Amino acid sequence: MASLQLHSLPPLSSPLRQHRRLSKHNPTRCSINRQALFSRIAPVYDNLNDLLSLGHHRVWKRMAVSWSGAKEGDSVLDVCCGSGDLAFLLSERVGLDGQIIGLDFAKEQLLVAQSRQHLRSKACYKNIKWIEGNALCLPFPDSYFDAITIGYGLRNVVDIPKAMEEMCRVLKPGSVLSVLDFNKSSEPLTSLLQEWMIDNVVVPVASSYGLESEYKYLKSSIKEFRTGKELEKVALEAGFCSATHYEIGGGLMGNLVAMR
Ligand SMILES: C/C(=C\Cc1cc(O)c2ccccc2c1O)CCC[C@H](C)CCC[C@H](C)CCCC(C)C
Ligand SMILES: C[S@@+](CC[C@H](N)C(=O)[O-])C[C@H]1O[C@@H](n2cnc3c(N)ncnc32)[C@H](O)[C@@H]1O
Repeated sequence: MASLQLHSLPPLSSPLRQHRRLSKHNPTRCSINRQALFSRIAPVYDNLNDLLSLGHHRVWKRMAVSWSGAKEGDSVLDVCCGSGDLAFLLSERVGLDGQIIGLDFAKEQLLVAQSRQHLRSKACYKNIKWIEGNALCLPFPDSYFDAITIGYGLRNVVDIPKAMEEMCRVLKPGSVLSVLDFNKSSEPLTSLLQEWMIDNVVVPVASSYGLESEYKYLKSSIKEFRTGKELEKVALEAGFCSATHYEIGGGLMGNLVAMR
């Protein structure tokens, strides 16, 4: 049965706390801004991903799901699920005996995910539940999931090590976390190409939808992100026993595979 459970988001959703914490460089304020940004882009997010990546994002998402090792009957968590692309792919892998949970803090993204679920006819999609929650405080017990994916999400959380620790905590020992995201390349040419594409293709296209600043954020978020080697280190420090980062999409994207 499809469900959108409205988990309370402790510090983010209280206006009083929001007001008290509105100082410069405040992670809570930053997180609220990002939550609002992803809610604003929700209506066009899927179409723009298809358009801007010329459909390639679907291939990268399939690779991320494959790397997660998810199999028939598994319980899998898709953190920062957005409109649900990875959750739908995972759902096909685990089948009706499995269970997928898609978690995100932007309600509008989850509503898009839920309506896509209703429009799709495959029986397996009934195994997906959507939960409104925070990647920094996952509402699940320790050692609960057989696999976890996070696609284009880790770069957007305000505390990457904390999110890694949380995902490690709720993953069963021996299970895998698969992290798909833009690659913060150490190759100057790749970074230049990435920046050129964002400045000259992504932002102008997004501007025509009235979303210029939302997509300008993409460039700074990649700059402030971690390189593949740094991500491997964060994963090991968070408690994973192995971590390998693979460059994909000509080095524009990356996928970290970490085993608990
Ligand atoms: C998958 C894409 C975007 C996801 C995305 C992630 C975010 O963190 C956001 C934050 C704020 C707003 C929006 C987003 C967001 O949409 C689309 C990526 C497009 C890229 C610019 C890549 C372009 C790739 C080429 C067209 C194909 C390259 C082929 C390759 C050489 C094999
Ligand atoms: C770029 S979208 C990726 C969506 C989807 N995974 C995909 O690959 O298309 C990033 C998502 O991360 C979510 N997000 C960012 N920080 C979060 C947090 N702390 N907790 C939960 N979701 C978060 C946003 O709401 C947004 O839906």
